[in-house]
Amino acid sequence: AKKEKTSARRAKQDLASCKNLLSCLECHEHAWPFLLPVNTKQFPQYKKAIKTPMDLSTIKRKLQEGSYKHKGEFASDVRLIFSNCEEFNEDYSPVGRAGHCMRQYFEQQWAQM
Ligand SMILES: Cn1cc(C(=O)NCCCNC(=O)c2ccc(F)cc2)ccc1=O
Repeated sequence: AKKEKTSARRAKQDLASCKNLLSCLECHEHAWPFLLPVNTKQFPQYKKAIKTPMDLSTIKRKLQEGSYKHKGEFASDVRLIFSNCEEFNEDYSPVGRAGHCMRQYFEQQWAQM
């Protein structure tokens, strides 16, 4: 019973850390391309090009719904945002540069979790 308690407590702490880190990502000045799903009416080719779209609002919903069983799954979805971004955008485009900047910020914060 003791072992389960510590792991349940750690799971709660991990969830709180993921929610906190997500808030930091959302209020980052270069988060604007990633706040909402890419608008496929504005970018019709996106649907064909990117098989698994991901964005910060979707991650927020998944956190709230308890969809992540381990904090590593949360990190995988965040990294999916940035790999999708690299696939669809030139490195030196505004969105491409925002993606590189946000990825670097995320990995720095993640390493300290
Ligand atoms: C990830 N990705 C994003 C875009 C993209 O252009 N995305 C939105 C631009 C328009 N949205 C805004 O400017 C905005 C959104 C929310 C907000 F709070 C403030 C500004 C294009 C290709 C791509 O791969």
